This record gives sequence, C-alpha cells and structure tokens, in this order.
Amino acid sequence: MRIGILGYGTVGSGLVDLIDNNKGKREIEICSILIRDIEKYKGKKHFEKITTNIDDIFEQDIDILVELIGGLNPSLDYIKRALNNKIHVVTANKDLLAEYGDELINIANDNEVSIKFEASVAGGIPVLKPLIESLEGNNVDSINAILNGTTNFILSKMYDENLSYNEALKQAQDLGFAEANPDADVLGYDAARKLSILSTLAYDNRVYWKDVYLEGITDIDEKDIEYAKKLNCKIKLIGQSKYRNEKVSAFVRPVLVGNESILSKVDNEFNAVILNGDSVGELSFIGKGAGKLATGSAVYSDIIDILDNRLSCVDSFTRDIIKVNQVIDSKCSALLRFTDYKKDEILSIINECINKYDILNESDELAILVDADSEYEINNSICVIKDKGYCDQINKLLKIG
Ligand SMILES: NC(=O)C1=CN([C@@H]2O[C@H](COP(=O)(O)OP(=O)(O)OC[C@H]3O[C@@H](n4cnc5c(N)ncnc54)[C@H](OP(=O)(O)O)[C@@H]3O)[C@@H](O)[C@H]2O)C=CC1
Ligand SMILES: N[C@@H](CC=O)C(=O)O
Repeated sequence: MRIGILGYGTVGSGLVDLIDNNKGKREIEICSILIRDIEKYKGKKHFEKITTNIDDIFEQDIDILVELIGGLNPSLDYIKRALNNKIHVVTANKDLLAEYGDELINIANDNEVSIKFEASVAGGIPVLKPLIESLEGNNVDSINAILNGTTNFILSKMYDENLSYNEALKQAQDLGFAEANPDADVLGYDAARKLSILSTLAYDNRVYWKDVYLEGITDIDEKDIEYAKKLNCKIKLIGQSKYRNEKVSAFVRPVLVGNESILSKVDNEFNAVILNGDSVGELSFIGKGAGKLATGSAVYSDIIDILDNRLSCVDSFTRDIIKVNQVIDSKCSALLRFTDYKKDEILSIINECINKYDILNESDELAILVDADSEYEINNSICVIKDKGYCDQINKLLKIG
C-alpha cells in the first residue's frame, strides 16, 4: 500500500514512527511527506521524502492520502483532489468533517473510495469504529463525553497542582496537544466539532457543530476551582448530546462533575466517551485524547482497515441537518456567582423562581448552588436580577452527577 502523508508535525511524526515500528508486519510504503518549512525538518528521518510541493504527492501513484495538516484550507482542496482521483483518504481533521462531512462523503461514494477519520474524535480512543460497526443493532440515545485533551489537561493542572491557566496551556502546547490556534481548544470549538461528528453517527442525522450550545473554559478561575473542591466535584469541559422524540439537545460547556462519576476520574489529556445504546446499555471508552503516538495509533488503524479492505459506510453525514435544542429542559443544578450585588433582593428573586438553593459564600462575593426544574428557570431568574439592576456580573456553572 503506497501512501502520501500531508503534515509531519505531532500526529504525522507519530504515524511515521508507528509505520517504521511495524515494518515487516505490514506493507505500507511512505512515498512522500508534505510540509511547509523544509528548514524545520533537516535531520529528521525520511528527510529525502519530504516536499513542499503538493504535486509531488499526487505524482507518486499513491493508494491512500493521509491528511494531517489540520484546518480547512488547503486540506479541503487536497482531500477533494484525492477522492476525485479515486485515492482513499485518512484524516484526523475534525474541522473538515464537522463542516464539510456531507460533501466529502458524497465525493468518496461517487468515486467508490473511502474516507476514514477515527483520529478526528477522542485521539487514540477507537470509538468511531465501534459506533459505526459494532453498535448497528442499537439506537444510541445519549453521549456524555470529555472530548478535548488540551482543556482537560489545563483544568486538571489548575485543580491538582494549582497551576495558572496560562502555565497549564503552555504545557499542553509544548506536549503537542493543542491545536495550531489554541482558541479552538479553549473556546470549545474543537469539542463541539467532535461532539457533532459523534452525534451525527450516533443518531444517523446530521448534527451541525455550530448548532451545539457552546461555552469554553476561559472564564474558569481559582474561585471556581475552590467551589468545586468544596462541593466534592471537579470542573470538566463536557460534551453532551441526547436524542429524544426525534429531537437532539447538545452542549459543550464547563461543568461541575461529582467526584463519584466516571468522568471526574478522567484527567490530563485523557478523553472519555460514554454512550447509551438501547440494546447494549451504557458503554464507556477512555484513553488518550491527544498526543503523537496515541493519535498516530488511530490513523494507523484506518490505514490498516483500507489495506484489509474493511471499508464501512458513513452516510449519516449526508442526512438532513436536525434541529438542536441548546437549553436543558429537565431538572438541573448550577453554581451562580454574583459580584457587586444586592444580596437580599437577589435571594428574594431566587426564592420566587427556583426550587431550592444553598449559599456557599457571601463574604467577597455571593455564591449559591441552585436546584431547578429546568435551565429555563435559572436563566429566567438571572434575567430578572440583571433587568432590575441587582447585579451585572453573574457567572453560571452547571453541576451534574
Ligand atoms: N495533536 C494532537 O494530539 C491531535 C491532532 N489532531 C488533528 O491532527 C491534525 C494535525 O495536527 P498536529 O499534528 O497536532 O499539527 P502540527 O501543527 O503539529 O503539524 C502540522 C503539520 O502540517 C504541516 N502543514 C501545515 N499547514 C500546511 C500547509 N498549508 N501545507 C503543507 N503542510 C502544512 C506542518 O508543516 P510546517 O511545520 O512546515 O508548518 C506540520 O508538519 C489536525 O487536524 C489536528 O486537529 C487530532 C487528534 C489529536
Ligand atoms: N487539540 C486537540 C487535539 C486532539 O484532537 C485536543 O486537545 O483534544
């Protein structure tokens, strides 16, 4: 099997190591590797195969194009060119799948080749293949997940080692976990894209990533961590989606997760995906969600599937986009923090609109934990408090488990 690799960074070099380490077991020939800045790669193995010219890749009569550049451009053009030339594609690029999954699957189908993307969701965890193949006999109705290694790493380091947000982000970047632009990680876009890919496959309807309710971790501060510890919780960037009565609800947001739950035990760059199938029940997948060899492992497995002619069908992306509800319409709890506030007035509104509350702090700021019948109730009381001018700065952090 002759392959061309686009990108020789974290994942590209992880894949090359895996191919070299497995030499003799499998016939995979690296024909050419595309990068931008040749100077950076002097002294690296396979230097003789490195090029900055995309045409060199397509002139090599390759069977598979492996795209590990990231982003939408020029990856989209390169992948389309491969598919239209009847070359299989393997990619780790969730940005592309979330935005153009429908178009790419259609082009692949028209050309009778495969596009595989195991590494695009949850790095090294084999979760798409079980979802596409092994769970065919199920209707999956919920996904609860940690889908971004960088943010999970940052939140773990802030919680366990009292690292500042910036120190932890720098470490995640040095370890190769973060995206080229880490805003995609910390603002939640990356996790939303991954949740949309998982939800599309799980519910066999296209869930568009921009319809997912989205909050990143940039507002999480030391006080949130203190409250989390007080409540026996951790803070995790959770991706959750549910399918009920032909409707989907989906969010990516930082959440207080009870210490007894599986998700609270998933730390650092590890990811977790918990699915519920109507036949099999709950299934949990946990493993490294980012990093060179872990992600390389998922890319390698896609190449082997093509080599062994295991080409599964993923038409879910070509279905109609389904409406996504962004607010939780069932019982829920949240931590509310008020700075510069009128305490009595706020509590009287909370009393009117919300079932139950506990005060956690009323010295330097007001912090209360509320239990409500739905998130609408919580949002409603926040609106009233703001409208009446009792507090401008209100932070809300959902609590689950
Ligand atoms: N890092 C991780 O843990 C994971 C990453 N992914 C995904 O894998 C993909 C690759 O990520 P990662 O390896 O971390 O990225 P890196 O930034 O480490 O590497 C990117 C590589 O692509 C090359 N490249 C970038 N743009 C171009 C271009 N326009 N033309 C030619 N070459 C280009 C870069 O070359 P140069 O150095 O010369 O600029 C570099 O070799 C992304 O889609 C990412 O989201 C998925 C799961 C986990
Ligand atoms: N930046 C991503 C890399 C893997 O998808 C992450 O941190 O999870």
